[in-house]
Amino acid sequence: MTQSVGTLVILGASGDLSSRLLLPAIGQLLTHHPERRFHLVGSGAEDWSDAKWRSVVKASFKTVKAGGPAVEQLLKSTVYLPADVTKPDDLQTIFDACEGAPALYFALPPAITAKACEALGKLTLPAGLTLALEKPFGTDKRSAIALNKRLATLVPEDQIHRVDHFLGNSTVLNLIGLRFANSILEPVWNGDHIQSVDIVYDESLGLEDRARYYDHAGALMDMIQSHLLQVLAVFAMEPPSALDATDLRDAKAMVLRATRLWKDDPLISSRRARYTAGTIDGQKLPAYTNEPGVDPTNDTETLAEMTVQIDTWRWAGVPFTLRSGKALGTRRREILVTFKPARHIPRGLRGHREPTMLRIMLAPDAMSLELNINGPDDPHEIERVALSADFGPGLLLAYAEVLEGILDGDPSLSVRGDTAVEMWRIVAPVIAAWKKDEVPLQTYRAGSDGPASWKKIG
Ligand SMILES: NC(=O)C1=CN([C@@H]2O[C@H](COP(=O)(O)OP(=O)(O)OC[C@H]3O[C@@H](n4cnc5c(N)ncnc54)[C@H](OP(=O)(O)O)[C@@H]3O)[C@@H](O)[C@H]2O)C=CC1
Ligand SMILES: O=C1O[C@H](COP(=O)(O)O)[C@@H](O)[C@H](O)[C@H]1O
Repeated sequence: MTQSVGTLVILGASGDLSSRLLLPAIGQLLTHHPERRFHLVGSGAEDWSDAKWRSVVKASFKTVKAGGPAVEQLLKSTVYLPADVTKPDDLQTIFDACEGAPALYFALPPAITAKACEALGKLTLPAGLTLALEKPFGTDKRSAIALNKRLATLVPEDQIHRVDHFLGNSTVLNLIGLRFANSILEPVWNGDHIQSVDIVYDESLGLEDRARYYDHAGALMDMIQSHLLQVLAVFAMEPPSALDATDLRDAKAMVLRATRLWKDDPLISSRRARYTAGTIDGQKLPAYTNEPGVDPTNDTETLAEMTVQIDTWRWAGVPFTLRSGKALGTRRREILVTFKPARHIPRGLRGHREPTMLRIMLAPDAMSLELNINGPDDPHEIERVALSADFGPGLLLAYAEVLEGILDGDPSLSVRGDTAVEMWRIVAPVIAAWKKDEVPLQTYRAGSDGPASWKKIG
């Protein structure tokens, strides 16, 4: 550990991300690494006192049973500064309160983050400043390019962390280990052997009071444009030589540059839907359009699906389908690899003929390889078995892993500027077609598995 940050500042400290994910991650990190010391400053539009802020931090720490000397010290010293982060003077007040090199964590809606970066351009910035920006990075390709340009005038690229907490999940390392620490997988990890890949992140959670952000994002921008494309990049990348920021991010960038919409046709390669009222785990959920803060005329989708192709020797012809949605009956988070069917099954064998399937489950990570084998009774009858393994929960929460990278100045797990732009390029034709209503916005009952007419994945 070579911590380069002296003060971590959360901008948007009164928001959901801060209390539900960032603060627990800080608590967990300090509990596991009591030798770490840094100051924490919370800042938000709300006019909170230090006491109120400390009670929020304490409550968040409690959710992960955080404790120990580093936690106690941080709880005693942390302060809250009310600020409008779009105003340079307010940002200067925040810098004045920092000790050592500061890291600004933008837990803000993307439009406010962009304005705050403009405001930073009007200040003389402190030495060693780190900037950590939440997804979505910008709101489209053009704004992502503009934001990259602005950031480049503020600090060097390796002091910019474009956060994607799916890269903080041990998932990335688990995927890399599975692929490259076994000699049997890599030879079949290509279009000669793989028929299709599906990356599915179906959640049972509904809107959870996040209309302010989500009603302008929807499932495509919230999950597919960022998290699932990053998972795709790690799944499909060429073998990196080392796990450092350059090799890892170069390999991911190459995949994303080669990725485009399947047959360049949003009408056949994308689908969208929105939930109506229903019941999940015995709890009634209102229709999305009746959730507080939702504007039904925004036509926000809560379930999105997009199929892409990767134009490389390894992956040409293999459809990759990315799907994510909210308020679904079955919580399903997995990469499903469907292998090509066996070329010839000897006559005389009966029963299962489904292709071999590898399921890589995400957070908590696990895997299951579904194979056809001869049944225990009649050896002519082929049966289906699954060989399963757990990767374990991982030592740290995804956000704690993300924060470690930020505090130690290691951008390996953060999204590089060029790939942030590529991800917008990939989804742009879908967004354009949806805006023009060329792809119908369908409905599904909350608690169901999506519109009945959609073909089931796997
Ligand atoms: N929540 C989540 O589960 C996740 C969120 N994210 C990302 O995190 C970001 C924030 O999301 P979330 O926390 O849910 O959103 P919230 O709406 O809950 O919080 C946004 C925060 O920004 C503050 N804010 C808004 N405008 C200003 C301003 N001009 N000056 C200072 N503070 C301001 C708000 O203060 P106030 O309340 O006073 O207006 C609030 O604290 C988004 O980019 C989202 O994509 C990423 C992963 C998960
Ligand atoms: O970034 C986001 O991710 C969560 C899903 O991630 P998880 O780690 O909490 O499972 C999603 O619910 C949220 O809408 C999105 O903004």
